[in-house]
Amino acid sequence: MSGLQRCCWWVGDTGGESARLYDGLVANGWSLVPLPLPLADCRISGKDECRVGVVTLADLEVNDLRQLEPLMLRSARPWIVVGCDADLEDPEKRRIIAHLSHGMVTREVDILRLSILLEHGADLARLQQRERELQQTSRSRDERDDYEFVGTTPAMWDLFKTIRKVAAVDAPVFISGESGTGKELTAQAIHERSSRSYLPFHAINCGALPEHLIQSELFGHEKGAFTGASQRKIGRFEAADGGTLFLDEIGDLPLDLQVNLLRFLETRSIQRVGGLEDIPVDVRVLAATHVNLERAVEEGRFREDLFHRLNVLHIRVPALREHTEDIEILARFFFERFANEKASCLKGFSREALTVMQRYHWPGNVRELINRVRRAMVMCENRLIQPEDLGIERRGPNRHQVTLEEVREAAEREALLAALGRNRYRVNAAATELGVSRVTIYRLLDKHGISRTPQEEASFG
Ligand SMILES: Nc1ncnc2c1ncn2[C@@H]1O[C@H](COP(=O)(O)OP(=O)(O)OP(=O)(O)O)[C@@H](O)[C@H]1O
Repeated sequence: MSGLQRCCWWVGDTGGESARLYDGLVANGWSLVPLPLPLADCRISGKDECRVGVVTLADLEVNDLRQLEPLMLRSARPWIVVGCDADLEDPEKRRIIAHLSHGMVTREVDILRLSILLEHGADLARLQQRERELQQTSRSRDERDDYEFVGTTPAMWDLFKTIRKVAAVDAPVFISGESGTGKELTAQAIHERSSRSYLPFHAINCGALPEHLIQSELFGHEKGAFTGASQRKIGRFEAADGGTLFLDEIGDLPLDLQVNLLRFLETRSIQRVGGLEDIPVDVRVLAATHVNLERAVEEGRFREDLFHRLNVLHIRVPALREHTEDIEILARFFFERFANEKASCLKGFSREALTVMQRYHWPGNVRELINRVRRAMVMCENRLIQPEDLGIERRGPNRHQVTLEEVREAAEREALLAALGRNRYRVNAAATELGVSRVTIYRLLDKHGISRTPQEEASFG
């Protein structure tokens, strides 16, 4: 085993009753890295050289014991616990031993045996690391396969380009776009391209959880914090330490939790529900919404200061009807993906089916396309999928009707271009003329794919 693999964190005393183990491991060729107590101030991450850790429970104060669980999770490495039978009587310690450790030994353990256990843990960590690297290599072979993103139009290439840019920095990103356009996929792609890629990516839908649960889900809780809190729970922030947290439907976050999120973005630390301790957490926040967050700010439902904190970098994911040339390639991609669910005689899409898909408005965007293709593959009784299999009305080329929404969109674009033209592209003046805020003008520029001035482009915000 190489020197690097014989590097091990040490949590506990290095002298006193622990000296025999500490000195014994050093004598066996282990390079021990003692982590300073109190553990609350200790910063480690999965990037560190140590592949394994040892903790002597008897040397820890209650406060350190509390910090042990997040530390072990954050390290993403196997830990050997030095304890005794009495530790198993304590629910806190029992949980650490049973759920988080690679094994427990007593202080009297034979050094050779402990060394073998550590080697075993280090081997496991090496295999896990290799697995993560292999996954990453295979993902980066083809840029499009990177995040299973499909798209060959300028709109999608712009999106891929922006993803690469924002992945290279560590600021929060705000992702907007209609439902089903690929906002979560975008967030995953940013994470996978970032330096945090081998640490966790956690996604949480702020609108899907009842108000009373979301705080504890995000920030965790202490034992006894409320009725039913029989154990301490680590929240998503702590679980994602070192990695990325994707907050979907951020507009649904209750106002009091918006304060907590703002506090995290300002201090980089959280407090568990029922806890008083500030716990430092290193997480990159990506947030998304399909609703108009500026309007929510105007109506007092979303804090303006939080909006600006989250909106440091902004990505708008285009609606499917804005890149209709991708519809066929997406449809074929999902046809192949669900190929094992189709009848063997089914060969693909009829020309008519492709035409109606091209003309359809796709209110549910790519998610709707996936569902319609999948349904059609089951329903189709011919060799080729027909419009009725997709559940889309068949229309002749001359009977394509323009929806009210399309008329509105076209009028909005025209008014925007006209106001910008009249005001020589000065955003403030155009905003005053149209009676909207500057932020709204920027949003509309994004929405309609209208270029900004070169300086504004560079700040991508
Ligand atoms: N360009 C794309 N290529 C391949 N798959 C895509 C693409 N865009 C979206 N998808 C797929 O469409 C589905 C919906 O995407 P996703 O969940 O990211 O959308 P969303 O915008 O986050 O939706 P919501 O607003 O409802 O949360 C997912 O299965 C995703 O993998």
